[in-house]
Amino acid sequence: MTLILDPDDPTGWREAPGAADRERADEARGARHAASDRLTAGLNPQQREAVEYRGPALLIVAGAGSGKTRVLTHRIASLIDGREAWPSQILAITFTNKAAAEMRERVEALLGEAAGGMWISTFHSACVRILRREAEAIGLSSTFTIYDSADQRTILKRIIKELDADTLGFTPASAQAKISKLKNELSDVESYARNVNTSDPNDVMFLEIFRQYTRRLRDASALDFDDLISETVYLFRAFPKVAALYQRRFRHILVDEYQDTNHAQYALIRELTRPVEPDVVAELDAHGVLVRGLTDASGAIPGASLTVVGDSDQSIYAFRGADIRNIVEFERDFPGAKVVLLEQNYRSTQNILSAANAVISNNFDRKDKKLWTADGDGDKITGYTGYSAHDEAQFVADEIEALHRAGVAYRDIAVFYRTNAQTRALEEIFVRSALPYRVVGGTKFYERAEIKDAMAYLIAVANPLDELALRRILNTPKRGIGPATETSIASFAEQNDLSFRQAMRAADGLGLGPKITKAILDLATLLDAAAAMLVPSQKGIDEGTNEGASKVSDVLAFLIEGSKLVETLRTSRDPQDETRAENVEELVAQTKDFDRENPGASLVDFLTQVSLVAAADELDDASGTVSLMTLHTAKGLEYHAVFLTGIEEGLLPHQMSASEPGGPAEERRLFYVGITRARKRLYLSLAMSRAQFGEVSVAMPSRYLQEIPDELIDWKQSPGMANSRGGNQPRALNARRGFGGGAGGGGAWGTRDRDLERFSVTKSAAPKTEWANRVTGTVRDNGDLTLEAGDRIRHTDFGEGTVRQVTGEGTKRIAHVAFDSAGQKKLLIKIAPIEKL
Ligand SMILES: Nc1ncnc2c1ncn2[C@@H]1O[C@H](COP(=O)(O)OP(=O)(O)OP(=O)(O)O)[C@@H](O)[C@H]1O
Ligand SMILES: [Mg+2]
Repeated sequence: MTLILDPDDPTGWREAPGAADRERADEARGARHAASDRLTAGLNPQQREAVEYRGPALLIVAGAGSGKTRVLTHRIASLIDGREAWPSQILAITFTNKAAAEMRERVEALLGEAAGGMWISTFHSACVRILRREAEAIGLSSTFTIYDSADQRTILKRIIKELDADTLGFTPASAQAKISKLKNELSDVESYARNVNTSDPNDVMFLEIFRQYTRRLRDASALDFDDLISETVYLFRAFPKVAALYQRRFRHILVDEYQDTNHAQYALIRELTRPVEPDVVAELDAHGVLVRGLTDASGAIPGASLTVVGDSDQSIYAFRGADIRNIVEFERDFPGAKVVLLEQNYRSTQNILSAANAVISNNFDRKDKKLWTADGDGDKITGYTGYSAHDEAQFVADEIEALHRAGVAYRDIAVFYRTNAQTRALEEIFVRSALPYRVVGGTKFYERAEIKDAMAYLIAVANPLDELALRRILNTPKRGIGPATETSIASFAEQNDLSFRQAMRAADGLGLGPKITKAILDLATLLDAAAAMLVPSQKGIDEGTNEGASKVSDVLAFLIEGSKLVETLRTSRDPQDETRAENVEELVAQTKDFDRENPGASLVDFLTQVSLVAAADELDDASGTVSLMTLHTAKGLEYHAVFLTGIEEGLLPHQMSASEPGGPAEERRLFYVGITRARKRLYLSLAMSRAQFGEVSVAMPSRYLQEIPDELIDWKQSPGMANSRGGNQPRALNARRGFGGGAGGGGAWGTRDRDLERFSVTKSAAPKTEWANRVTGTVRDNGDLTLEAGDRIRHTDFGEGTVRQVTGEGTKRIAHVAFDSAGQKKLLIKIAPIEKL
């Protein structure tokens, strides 16, 4: 019997299964037969093989919906159930925190017990945990801040301005992308500097930007998202003993969505799966880290077993450095790796799979594999071409209502799009139709300015070195501290080798006016007082816990009170400030939830959690809402019914990638990912015209639509189009007409002009629709229009009808209307284009 140190378990030592355990487990195998049967019951032979295989490396490659994630889950459960590993010896990497939570739940359901100590997380979360523990080794404070994309751009904007780099064409976004790319390739400032082309002024300037950026993050004790991975790799490479602790601990590493790992993530996996050499084992042993029972005959601890699952057809993150070669070269990097192929699809109907197969087979450079199911053809795919984005959205809303009436829960329906901008039309129509929906990862709560302000107060308290956070709150709410004062604080800090925060405390010596000086000192005092609230009691310090420290919600409330953040918003004359105040209060409510759900957790824990909330984490399956999300966010998920919207040239493939090498192939994989999310019903829609960047332009059907065999799609037509044409042309024809022989083909252009004409007719024929509102900038507000059951109303689009019922209150009142010819609709009274008759 061996004891190992479990870093998750503050009480220290846990038993690790040794040879004796395994023997005992073998003896007990008969008794446990029932259990292991349960773990493999319902799996097909290949899936079972993947669950039961034991060896150093296992690669499972398979198409969408073939049970890859399911196999991972069963494999973890089987390792634990067979006493081959403690939960704490398992590290499973998933793509989102939400997927991680789901996997944990499933493993626990399979085992029938909680599997504490198991690490199931994203690459980023796992790295944050490691870095917070080991920060000091690489000269970071363990309370380091995690900068998001917006923070990065703020810093880069300052640097670019200071260096006049915009004259060379640098923008915060371009510099950010380049830095990110380098970091994903594990290239840092020094390695870039070694290879820089000194005769190219652009390269030299970029080097300077990169250098400054790196220095500022260092000074602020901050890491960006890419750093989380690369710094962990550096940590492991520079400190083999630190690495050895994790190599020793994690005996089984499993990675889902392996096709989307980038080079840095791949390097991390390599580091974690290295064996611990006998001399390091001996040193660990000498330091009291128990290693007995883990070593082999040579005295080394063998590398962890690695299982990766992936589908190269679903690789959609090349722009973030994901490297399909990671899959292709797996066998080379892990010689003797077992490869299991899964073929049968358990998610979708054959019609959906046939469409997916047809589309993806147009990509070269892939192993041909065809998805198939034993479940039958199912319904045909529904296609729809709207005359505008709003018309398309109306189609989506109507179909969702029809599905709902047929018994499909809202939460089992999803609408996907390529770009976030596409949500506008969808949301407008959904709100108007009173359809419950949720935008996953759109303008996120935590990206709102007022939330970032409140968060900056917390960050400044947790990490006093964070200059970005301090500068953000320096004059928020307004305290009369202008940019000139901000600059004097910054240069005072620079000259005297102080942090910005220290310079604030020394504001007396800056020669500023008494009022401004007091304002700065008051803020510094407020932050210091809040920091004092975070110190645990002596008992907590002794025991290494957070006992005695104030709760996050109390610290936030204290800061809000002291800074008058909410009070200022409440008394402002800007009507939107009221909403902002409510948002900040929502944040307070969230910290309360956090405190309740995570007793003993610290402020840094809260900040970490917020930083790591990936888009897909906002999904809430329990809620009865339709999910709206980008195609990228949809990965790994499945829904009864899926709407793929905006299947147009310029959107899919996106214009940015259409001309890039490999771009159209990657966009095709994105389309494939979208199609394969659907279980039973798939809808493909597009619009003939779309407003983008404030301009309405004619849209062309996506080239990928053409790749789906005609007989799989049932094209419906757009009522708006039919009216304006005075005819009932099948939608398929209209859509198909857009396909010229190739890009810019004469036929295609001819079609465009005619469609544009028709489109103008439609537009002027329906001046009262939301379209006209958009164009003229009027926003409808029915204010306090009173309606009750029995009232007759007229709607601009649906004609006349009778109110059946009014539900909800205030601005959320909804009229349930039976229209004379348009059927039943639910309308949000405040904004619906209706009048009472
Ligand atoms: N042997 C099986 N019997 C019944 N259902 C199964 C089986 N294997 C997988 N499934 C179901 O099929 C669906 C797809 O499985 P899963 O999500 O694991 O596929 P995947 O290969 O990970 O897909 P993706 O590539 O989209 O991530 C799930 O609902 C899963 O529960
Ligand atoms: Mg999966």
